[in-house]
Amino acid sequence: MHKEREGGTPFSRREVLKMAGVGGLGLLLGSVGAGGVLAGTGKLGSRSDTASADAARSGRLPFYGTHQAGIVTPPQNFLCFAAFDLTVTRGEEVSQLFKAWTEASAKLCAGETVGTQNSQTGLPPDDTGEAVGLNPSNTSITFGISPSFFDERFGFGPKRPAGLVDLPRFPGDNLRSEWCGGDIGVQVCADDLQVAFHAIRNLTRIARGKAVLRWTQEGFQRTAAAGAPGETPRNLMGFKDGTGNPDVTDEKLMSDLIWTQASDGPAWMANGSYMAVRRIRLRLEVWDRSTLGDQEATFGRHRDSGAPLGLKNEFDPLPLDAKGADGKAVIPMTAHARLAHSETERILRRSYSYSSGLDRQTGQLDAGLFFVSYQRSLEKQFIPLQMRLAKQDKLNEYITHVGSAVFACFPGAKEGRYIGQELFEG
Ligand SMILES: C=CC1=C(C)c2cc3[nH]c(cc4nc(cc5[nH]c(cc1n2)c(C)c5CCC(=O)O)C(CCC(=O)O)=C4C)c(C)c3C=C
Ligand SMILES: [Fe+2]
Repeated sequence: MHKEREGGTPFSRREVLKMAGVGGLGLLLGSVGAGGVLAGTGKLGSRSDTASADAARSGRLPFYGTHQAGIVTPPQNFLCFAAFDLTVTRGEEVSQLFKAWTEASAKLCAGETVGTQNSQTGLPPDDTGEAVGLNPSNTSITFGISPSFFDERFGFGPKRPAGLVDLPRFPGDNLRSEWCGGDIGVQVCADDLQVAFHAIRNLTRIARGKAVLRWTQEGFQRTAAAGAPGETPRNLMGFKDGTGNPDVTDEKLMSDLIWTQASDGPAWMANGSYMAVRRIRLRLEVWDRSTLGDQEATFGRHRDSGAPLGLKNEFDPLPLDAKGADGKAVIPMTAHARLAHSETERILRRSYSYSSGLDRQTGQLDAGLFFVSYQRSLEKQFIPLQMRLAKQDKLNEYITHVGSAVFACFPGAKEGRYIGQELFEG
């Protein structure tokens, strides 16, 4: 069997299937195993085509770059988030973990299987196999480390960024320890849930003996298959969510609002970003009994169009000074959009809906918003913004914050280097 094209380009998964004379994934796995077909190609484990046209079609995002993917990347359909606790005692073991994770993540984002040991029948395969035959699905993997990462265990304390602060307690917080904290946060997003799950599962396996899962959360938004491509997705309250986000194609704006700058310090965080995550439970049963008028007053926007109250178009600026015939503000003073709107505290939201079955105690849905935001500064952006919302927002009648974590997300890694190298070796 030919192993590679001249020039070293590996054969595509489709070509390999043709050469193997099998037509389906079941056959491929059942008769020879993916590793068996690909063994000896020198590119063992290519899950899908590598030619650039195919890469574009199959949705492959580069893992390496100045910034980590998954921040200004257009949101994919699914999220698998995992918070890990480290179980090692030496800093060197932590850097080894990030080396291994970087190597695996580059493969996962390229749609390849992880590891090298996938074809020996006498050994457990390195890759768990459920993404064999699936394309990269625009997978992005974003790594961050939390304040606890810098405690006394590894000696990283002096390298802790001043900007990586613990969040204060916000009024109304009802945080549960099972959805809070963790030394390391890993955000995997992809246009396929099985592909995203596969990435988290394999990163977890690679971490064995070094880190354990503390909590996980899956999230979703409508898929391209459901239609409305390009439109702002709706949250589970039925409202378009994301309209007021800053323009991620505006590099100057992103440098001002999202990317940590060298001048912010420390040097290893330049081109990174701070991530805030909040698991926010929605009281959907109560919401569903409220009138459309009340719902729209809660957000300060129309439900169907997403336009500010009194206006027609989704992207019309919020008329914060407009008064109705009764002399009252058209956008109520307690409306979420009014209170969240700010020139100086702008953040980039990248949230997903979640549904985690039934709350057995209440018989109500455990569903809500897994809120994720990126910002250059937690202290200047997320914290004052959330403090204002927690105190005044009409939306608080319908939501409870039950989980919380913050992470300093590393800058991206150049090919040949690994995520966090500037911190570990700097
Ligand atoms: C601390 C920040 C924020 C939290 C927490 C938050 C929770 C939350 N938001 C919605 C739904 C909507 N939010 C909308 C706008 C909006 N929200 C925030 C911040 C937080 N939201 C900001 C910065 C903005 C943009 C304000 C602006 O400048 O216009 C909207 C309106 C549409 C939009 O702009 O996206 C909706 C809808 C829920 C359901 C929720 C918690 C469960
Ligand atoms: Fe919001």
